[in-house]
Amino acid sequence: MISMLSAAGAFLFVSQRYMETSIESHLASVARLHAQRIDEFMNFLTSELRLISSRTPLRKAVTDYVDRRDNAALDQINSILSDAKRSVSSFENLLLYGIDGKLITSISALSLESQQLDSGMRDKLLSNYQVTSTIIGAEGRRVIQVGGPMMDGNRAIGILVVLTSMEPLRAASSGSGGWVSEELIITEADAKGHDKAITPLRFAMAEDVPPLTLTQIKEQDKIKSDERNLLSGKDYRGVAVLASTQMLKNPAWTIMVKIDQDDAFRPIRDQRDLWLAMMLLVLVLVAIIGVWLSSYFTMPILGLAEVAVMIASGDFKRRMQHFSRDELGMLSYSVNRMADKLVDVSAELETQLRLQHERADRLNDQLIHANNELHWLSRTDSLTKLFNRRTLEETLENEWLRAIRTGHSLAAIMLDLDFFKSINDISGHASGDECLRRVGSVLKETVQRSGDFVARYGGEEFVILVIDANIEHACTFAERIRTRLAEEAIPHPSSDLAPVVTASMGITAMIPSNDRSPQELLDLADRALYLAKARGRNRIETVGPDQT
Ligand SMILES: Nc1nc2c(ncn2[C@@H]2O[C@H](COP(=O)(O)OP(=O)(O)OP(=O)(O)O)[C@@H](O)[C@H]2O)c(=O)[nH]1
Repeated sequence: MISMLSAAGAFLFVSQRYMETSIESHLASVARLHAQRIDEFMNFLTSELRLISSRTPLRKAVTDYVDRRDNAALDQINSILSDAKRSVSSFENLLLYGIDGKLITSISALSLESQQLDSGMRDKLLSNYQVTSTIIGAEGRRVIQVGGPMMDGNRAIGILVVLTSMEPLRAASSGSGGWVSEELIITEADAKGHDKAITPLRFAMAEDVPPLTLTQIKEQDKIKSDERNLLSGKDYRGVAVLASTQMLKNPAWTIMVKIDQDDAFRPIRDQRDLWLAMMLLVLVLVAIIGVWLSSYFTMPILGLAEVAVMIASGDFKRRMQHFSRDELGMLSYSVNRMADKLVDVSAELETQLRLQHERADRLNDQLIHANNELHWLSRTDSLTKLFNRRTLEETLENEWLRAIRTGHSLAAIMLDLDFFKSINDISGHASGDECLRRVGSVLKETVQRSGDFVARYGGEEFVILVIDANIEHACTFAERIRTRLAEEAIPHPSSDLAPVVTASMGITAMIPSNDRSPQELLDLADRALYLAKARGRNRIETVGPDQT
């Protein structure tokens, strides 16, 4: 857009410069044409005068009159000159002067000033044909004066002068270049060398307006072009004008054609105004098209992009609001459909995801449960549901360390059923299992009440850890177990001791220290159990740490 305006502006500038130059050249041509016409007119007058003065009868009559003052010759002169005046319509008067500058004869009535040529003019006219302007009559009318010598051989016999009206020049001064303000001004140097207008000024408002002189114009304005003799400045009205001048040699006149600058450059101004109006129109059209494009294309595309970005970022609620009946409208509709579909798919995925999560949670719970189960199974004995030997060893290790820290005593009861093998042998293995389960229940119940720990150590062998207890406390605890076992009265058909299941128990206790090991506690309990078995079973034996 900017480059288009720049190109148009450059074109306007070049075009305006071209028009300006054309106008100036046209003005110079008009000035040249005027100068040519005036020059031709002057040549015509001069050649007519030459023709008249070269006539033999006139020359003979003038010679006769000059030499003898012959009145008949004077009559003949008047007759010839009258004929000559009639032959050229623009001739106003024909005058014959003697070589001394005194008037010999005149065809028309004269004012007093024309009776005698001044010596300067006389000398000029004797030497060659001269064209000047002069003022005649009481009313001070300006006329063209063409004069030259009459020769008889090499002898000058007189000066023949013709006066012609300025009318042909006035006619020529009307506009011929086509400008309303066009004015032709002819100037001639006066006696002081100043250029004075010799044609009436076309726009002078009053007769006493001083005629504009070319010298004045040259002084106040700068010359624009030497070739076309162009001047610009203000004329006698104070109006800015553009002028072109041409110099004539004979007469020594300056032909100046001037036009008002306002008039001269009107086409340029009109073109510039038209260009500005067109540019304004183009700008308005571009703005309208821009707004139209923006509202019909850019805005919907930006809206589409925004909705697409929102959808891409996971916000499926945004929709296109405006639809046009074109490809963009179809695209907007499709984007909305796509968003609707995405909402459905998203909801479906969310449901499936939620179900998967729930399933995973359930599986996780089952896994945790199974792990707990496994952990429990790994720590317990499947038959009696008591802790197994590995758990006993871990618990003993922890309690041992804790007792080291607290300095409390730790006791262990090792319990073995008496003649258990015979239950298996006589009643069957299942009865043996049932016996073991019931013994386990008794032990668990007893230990749970005290907060101590019980585990199945081997086949029919059990270990009870009595926390913070010495041997006496452990014995009391063992007695309680023996009592509960007796109350349970688990049948034993083949025991040498009783009809019910009995147990032998070995007890030990010690204050744990870093120079002893937990295994020593179990070994001492085992030794006490061995003693109980050896001393008759169904009894409690103790072995202290100092009995090793
Ligand atoms: N039914 C059953 N029997 C078991 C289990 N574990 C070990 N036994 C049996 O327990 C019996 C242990 O017998 P022994 O070590 O000879 O001892 P006992 O018969 O109790 O004799 P004393 O201990 O000397 O009084 C063996 O016959 C084993 O087979 C079990 O889990 N179930």
